[in-house]
Amino acid sequence: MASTIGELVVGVDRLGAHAERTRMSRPASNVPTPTGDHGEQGEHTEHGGRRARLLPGGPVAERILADVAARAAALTRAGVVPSLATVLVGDDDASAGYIRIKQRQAAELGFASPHEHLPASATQEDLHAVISAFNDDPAVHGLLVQHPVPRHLDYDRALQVMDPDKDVDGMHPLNIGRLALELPGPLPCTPAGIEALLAFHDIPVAGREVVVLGRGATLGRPLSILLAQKRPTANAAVTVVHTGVSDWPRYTLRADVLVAAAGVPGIIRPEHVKPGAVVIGGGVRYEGRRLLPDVDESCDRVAGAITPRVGGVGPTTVAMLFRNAITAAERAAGLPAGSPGVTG
Ligand SMILES: Nc1nc(=O)c2c([nH]1)NC[C@@H]1CN(c3ccc(C(=O)N[C@@H](CCC(=O)O)C(=O)O)cc3)C=[N+]21
Repeated sequence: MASTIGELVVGVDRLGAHAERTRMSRPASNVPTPTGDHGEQGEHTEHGGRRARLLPGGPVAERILADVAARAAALTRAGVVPSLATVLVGDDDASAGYIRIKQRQAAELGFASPHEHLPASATQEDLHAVISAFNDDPAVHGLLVQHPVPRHLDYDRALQVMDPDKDVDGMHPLNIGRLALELPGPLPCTPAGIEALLAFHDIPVAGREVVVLGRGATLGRPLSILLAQKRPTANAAVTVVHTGVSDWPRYTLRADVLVAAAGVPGIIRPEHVKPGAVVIGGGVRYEGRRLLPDVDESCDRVAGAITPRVGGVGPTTVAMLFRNAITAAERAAGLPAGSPGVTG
C-alpha cells in the first residue's frame, strides 16, 4: 500500500519529523485547539491585538524549498540540471509578475527556467505547439502554463496536450485521476500546500470535521479528496459545501477546520466560524495585483488559529510547484524520487 503513495509518504514523513521537533520548542499555550474551545478564548495567544494564533505559510515553504534545493544540488552533481519551463500568453501585468516570482525562485534553487511568451493574439494551435516543444525536450522536466489565458483560448485543452509527467500544477486529468486512485504523481499545489501547512503547525485533521467551502478544480475538489485519504496528516471527515447548498453556514459552523476555497471575497465572516476553529484562507480572487481573500479579517476574533492575509497558503503553493518539479526531474533522470543524498 505504501508503495502506491510513495511520493506522498516521503513528503509527509519529512513534514511529520519537523512537526515533532517544533512541537517541543513551542510553548504549550500556543498549541492549537482544532476541536474548538467554546468560550475559552482567553487561552489564545495575543498576536498584536489578534486573538487567533497565526499560521504563516512562509516557514512551511522554506522547509519544503530547503529540501528541493538539496535535491536539485544532488541532481546537478549527477549531471542533470533540473528545469521548470513556463509559458505565458498575453500581457497581463499580474501574470507576468507571478512568472517573474517563479523564475527568481527557480534561479535561487538552481533550476533552469526556460520561458516562452506568446502574444495575446496567439491561437490555440500556437499554444499547443509551444507545449509540445517543451514536452519533447528531454532537458525540460516540469512545465506550467500560467493561468488564466486570454479569453479566446481554452486552458483545459492546453492542459490535456501537456505531458502529464511534466505537469507541475498537478492539474492534468491523468494526475487528478492518480490523486483519486492514490497513485504516485504530482499533487495539485494549493491542496498539497494546505495539508503541509496543517501538518507543520501541528494541527491534526485525522478523525476531525473539515469543511471545505468551494468545489473548484484547483482547490476545493482536489483538497476534499486529499484530506479524506488514509494517511496520518489526512484521514479527516471532509464535507464539501458550495453554491448549491444555500444553508452552508450550518455546515461551516460545525467545522473544526474550515477551508475557504470559494474565490468570493469576504464570504467567510465571524458568524460562519465555530469559536476556536482553525480557519484556512485558501481561496482568493485577484483584481489586477490586488489580492481579495475569501476570509474576512475579523474572523480572527472567533477562530482559534487562522492563516494570515498575506504569507498564508500562497507561499506553500509555490513551494509545491518546485517540489513537483524536482520529483519529475529525479524520475526523468532515473533516480528514485526524493533522494537528497544521491551524488554523482
Ligand atoms: N499554472 C498556474 N499555476 C499557478 O500556481 C498559478 C497560476 N497558474 N496562475 C496564478 C495563480 C496565483 N498563484 C499564486 C501563488 C502564490 C502567491 C503568493 O505567495 N502570494 C503571496 C503574496 C500576496 C500578495 O500579492 O500580496 C502571499 O499569499 O502571501 C500568489 C499567487 C499561483 N497561480
